[in-house]
Amino acid sequence: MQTQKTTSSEQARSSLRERLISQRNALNAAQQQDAASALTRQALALPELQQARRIGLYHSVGGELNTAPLIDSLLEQGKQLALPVLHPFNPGHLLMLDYSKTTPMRPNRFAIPEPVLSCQAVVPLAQIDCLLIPLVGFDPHGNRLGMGGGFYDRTLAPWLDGKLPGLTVFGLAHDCQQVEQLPVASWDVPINGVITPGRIWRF
Ligand SMILES: Nc1nc2c(c(=O)[nH]1)N(C=O)[C@@H](CNc1ccc(C(=O)N[C@@H](CCC(=O)O)C(=O)O)cc1)CN2
Ligand SMILES: Nc1ncnc2c1ncn2[C@@H]1O[C@H](COP(=O)(O)OP(=O)(O)OP(=O)(O)O)[C@@H](O)[C@H]1O
Repeated sequence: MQTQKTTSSEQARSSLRERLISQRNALNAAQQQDAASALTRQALALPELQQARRIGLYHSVGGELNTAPLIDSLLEQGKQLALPVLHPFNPGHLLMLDYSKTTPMRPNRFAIPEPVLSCQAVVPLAQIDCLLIPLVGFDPHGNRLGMGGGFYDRTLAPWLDGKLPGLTVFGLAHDCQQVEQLPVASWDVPINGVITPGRIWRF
């Protein structure tokens, strides 16, 4: 019974993931550019980001909302940034690394550019004030659907356990990535909000 329930929920998540990825891949270059500008405006107006000293972000790929203009603006404001790398020893987890315009980058196994690993550059999550994360889908209850690797769920498990009280987590997404209700899994980490080009959602 349990297995059947899990399987149907996994199938629902996987077909929803496919639909939402095609939807964002269908946005044309002009729509993507407008979305990135609007998202940057929304994000820069967010008090949590204005007050943050250190911000965790990610390098976007494919149809994801382009984070490059936001990264540039935050660096210009003098914010300290950190980007994720796939954890070298802890499979399925992410490590955050200090990032500046001169940080050497290389593609990981998903072809996503990440900072070249260096121990001195590791930034513990406890030192990050606001973490902005990618998502494929979200609902108005704060549930998030990712690419299916469970990377952010695993990395943020200590946050869910209350071990990182100073951290605020927002997703970044196109407006078309919002759905009424996501099928929720036990390990899913609900986030504080989502920034889209059109609005800021708080949960
Ligand atoms: N920009 C970005 N960085 C990120 C994530 C993300 O979603 N976006 N991740 C979030 O956790 C992690 C990487 N997670 C990933 C998990 C699975 C696949 C994957 O299966 N890719 C398929 C293509 C999927 C498709 O486009 O249909 C592949 O490589 O074949 C990619 C990334 C860490 N960094
Ligand atoms: N805290 C955790 N501990 C162990 N396994 C986990 C944890 N969180 C997620 N997983 C595993 O990761 C797999 C993928 O999870 P899920 O489909 O929720 O990923 P996602 O949220 O879409 O991806 P991501 O967080 O990488 O964007 C699941 O099979 C699940 O068992």
